[in-house]
Amino acid sequence: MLKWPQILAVVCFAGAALVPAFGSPYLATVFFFLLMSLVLAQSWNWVGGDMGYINLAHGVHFGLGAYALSILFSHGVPLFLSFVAAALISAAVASLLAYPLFRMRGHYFAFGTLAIVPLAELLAYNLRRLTKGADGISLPPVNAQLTSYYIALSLAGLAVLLSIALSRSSFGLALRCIRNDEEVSEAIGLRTFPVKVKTLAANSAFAALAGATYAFQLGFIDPPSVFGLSVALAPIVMALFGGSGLLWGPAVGVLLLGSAQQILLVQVSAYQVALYGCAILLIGRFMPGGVLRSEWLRRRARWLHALLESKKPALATPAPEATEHPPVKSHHIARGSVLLRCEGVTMAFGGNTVLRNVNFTVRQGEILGLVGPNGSGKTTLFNCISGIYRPKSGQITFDGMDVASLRRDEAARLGIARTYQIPRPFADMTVIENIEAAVIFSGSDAAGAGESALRIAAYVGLGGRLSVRADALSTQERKILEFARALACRPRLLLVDEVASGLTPVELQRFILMLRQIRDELGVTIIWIEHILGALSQAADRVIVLELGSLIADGSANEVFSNDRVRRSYLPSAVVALETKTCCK
Ligand SMILES: Nc1ncnc2c1ncn2[C@@H]1O[C@H](COP(=O)(O)OP(=O)(O)OP(=O)(O)O)[C@@H](O)[C@H]1O
Repeated sequence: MLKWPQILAVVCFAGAALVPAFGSPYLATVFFFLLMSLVLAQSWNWVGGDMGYINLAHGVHFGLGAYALSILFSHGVPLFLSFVAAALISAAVASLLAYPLFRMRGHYFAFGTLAIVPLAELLAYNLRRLTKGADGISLPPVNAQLTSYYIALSLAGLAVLLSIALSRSSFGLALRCIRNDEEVSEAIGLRTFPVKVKTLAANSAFAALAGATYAFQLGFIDPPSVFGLSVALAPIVMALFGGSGLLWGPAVGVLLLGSAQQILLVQVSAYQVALYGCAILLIGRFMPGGVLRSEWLRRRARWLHALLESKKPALATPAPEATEHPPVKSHHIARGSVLLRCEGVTMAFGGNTVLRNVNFTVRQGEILGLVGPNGSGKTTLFNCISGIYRPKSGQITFDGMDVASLRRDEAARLGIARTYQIPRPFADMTVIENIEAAVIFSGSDAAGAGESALRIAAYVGLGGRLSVRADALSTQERKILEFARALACRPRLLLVDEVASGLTPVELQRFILMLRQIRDELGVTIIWIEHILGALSQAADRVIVLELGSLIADGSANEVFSNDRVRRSYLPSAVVALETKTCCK
């Protein structure tokens, strides 16, 4: 069923469609400007808002589209083909630029894209044979007002519809995972690079179509009119002003800022640039997430909450009953054969050698405890096994395959799943979305992802917290959510990094039971880093100990914890006594 923002959008578009027939030419010009801004802001939001990559080169594709159409159309290419070519050229350029650009993250990406803006303008001035330099290009005289208006209207409608579709699709979910944590997205099996390239190409194609429409309507373009800094920044400021990453944020920004800009443009055109500056300052100071996320406004206007939708509507399905058995399909596993082999693994950060010639094997269906003093290299070893770090030397083979030859997402899809010592759930996504993302991107059950995610949430005890955002969970709940997410990847090797600290004794027993069930019923091999040795002893078949990056013990819990070297380096006798008591209760 349509919600009021969607109904309002339909009414606005219907009203806009009537403007050329019933409104004044001035009103039609204002609406044309607003529609173009909406196309630019809405498409920018896919990369800048949904995916979290601040792309300052959006205006470059506007200019590229304007030039492509102008050159082609003035050389006699039919209008429709000129538009299609403009979009395709821009998407191709964006895909090529994606290779160097997506090697950068955060501010570096933003500055990398900003560098392209003056470069594009410079090229437009200097490729005179193609662009006619500073003289600009005049298009063949045609009456373009009405046609360009309806092209702009259609593009704006399409951009909004695509945004709605994106917010409900698994592709949109992928964008939000990338925005939250790209490394974790890959660790749950998402191949991020193609997603980023496709999104950048789509957003650039829309910017190019907007530029082409603008050129067609104006009939003349020159470098400053399509590559100027204000052209590049205006739609970005509008999206940020309304609320980037929100479905309706760009539209609200365009309405508020675009209208203000039109009024100021009539009064004094120089105020226009000042308006963007003030808007950026205001957003930064009072509403870092944009108007729609402003606490002050949300408290006073509850009806605004519907505009905050950035994802699937809240879950309507009730949580299923907690199940006794792990609700994940088991693998056909030959128990006892070697699943993981670490041979001479050495890892160094600069001059700091963190792992030194580590050798051990893990058999299918084994629960291996990994212990050692703080800083002994346990998490680093997990990072090497899950493909996050490449060891300096040595080899890690998983089921006979060299882990170093796999991308992170490939390692995840092969069955290596993990949790993080400091939990890294996708913070602005709900519990169920976090688990569902893992089910979908690991390919464990893409068809019934929602159902699987619900059952896994119930199994780990998060059935009552399905619609809660991960950043509103307690630390323990986040750890359990990470565990659920790892389980949702249908792992063959599960790397568990200190999940138990902070659990109550009852929760701890339940957790140990879950680990055993996952091993016994699904045949999953588990490596568990844990400082609560009593708990570890109950679950682990075997324990290995790291000290300053070297493996110093390997054997049953009893053998290892009574080993003199282990006791001296890791286990002060008081702790041993305490832990042994807990373990044997
Ligand atoms: N990315 C990195 N860059 C530089 N040094 C690092 C990096 N990651 C880990 N280290 C260093 O490697 C060493 C081992 O860290 P690691 O986190 O693997 O230890 P750990 O045994 O897991 O410790 P803890 O029990 O406290 O979690 C530490 O000295 C740490 O500072």
